[in-house]
Amino acid sequence: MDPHIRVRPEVRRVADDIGTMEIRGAAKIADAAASALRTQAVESEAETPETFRAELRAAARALHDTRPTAVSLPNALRYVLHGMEGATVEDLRSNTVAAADRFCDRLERSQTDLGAVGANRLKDGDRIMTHCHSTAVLACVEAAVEQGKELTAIVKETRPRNQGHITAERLHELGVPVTLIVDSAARRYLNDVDHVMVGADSIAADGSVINKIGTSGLAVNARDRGTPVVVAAQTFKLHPGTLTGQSVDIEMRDESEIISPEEKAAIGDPTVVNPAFDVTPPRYIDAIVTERGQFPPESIVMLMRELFGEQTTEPWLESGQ
Ligand SMILES: O=P(O)(O)OC[C@H]1O[C@H](OP(=O)(O)O)[C@H](O)[C@@H]1O
Repeated sequence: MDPHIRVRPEVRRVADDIGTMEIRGAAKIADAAASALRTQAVESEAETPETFRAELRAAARALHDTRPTAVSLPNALRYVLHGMEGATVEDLRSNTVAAADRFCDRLERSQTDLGAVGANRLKDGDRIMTHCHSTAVLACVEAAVEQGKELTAIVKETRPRNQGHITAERLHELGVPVTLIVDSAARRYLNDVDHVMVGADSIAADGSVINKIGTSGLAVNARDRGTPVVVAAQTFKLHPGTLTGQSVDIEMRDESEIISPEEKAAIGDPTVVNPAFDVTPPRYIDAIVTERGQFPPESIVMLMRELFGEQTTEPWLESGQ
């Protein structure tokens, strides 16, 4: 790589934190990535527009290559890099900073707007079941609580990283009584809940939802029990590549999240696999709640065409870089 192209240490730190899941959750990852590009733009010592652009693309690539499934990450990078316009370094810098600020601002507003839509589905006295930790789901609950609705929640612990514990803590802070269950107890309690509410890491053009491993089994069981499944996700979870036939990569994480080397050796050294996400087909989903309103999953492709048009290029892969 050209020695003049310097990715700032803060960008590397954010990339590491996303890779190790210190920063996690699709919306938080998008926010952190856009903010890291902002830092790169502010701190860049590039002397030419070409070097500035190359640095921003290198920073975007470092951030992009951390986790493969949540499309919020490439969508955030794409948004900021499309704003990187100008003929001088100073113009490029200020336009990139403005684009990053716009993105983060939209992210925050979209979460609030989505929460207001999702809250309309929730009635006073309802009980929800959640899987993993989704800020979008919590935005719906928070808006409903602010409207004076009393809710209760059954929270799946969400092995292997137990992110359900974060959800339990946040719901407790919102004053929502929580019952924590192991993942395999979900079916037993589905008759007792009014809605299953989950987030999304990516949504494909056919309305499939890619979310934390275990979501698809939960949705199939919920359909069997007649419990509606609601996916809360801002539109930057829509995966533009799926419009042109790409599939979504499912991240495989380290086996150490499941078992220690000693435990593994003690049980005969089995092969261990640790997929972080699964795909829930649209027929198991009742509604996708976004900041633009609520959609049946099969109609999400119309929204995608409106938002993305035909463009699906990755700006950090532009020729010459
Ligand atoms: O954007 P919000 O709704 O916060 O989160 C969406 C999804 O991101 C998380 O992925 P991970 O924990 O980063 O693997 C979970 O799968 C969660 O449902």
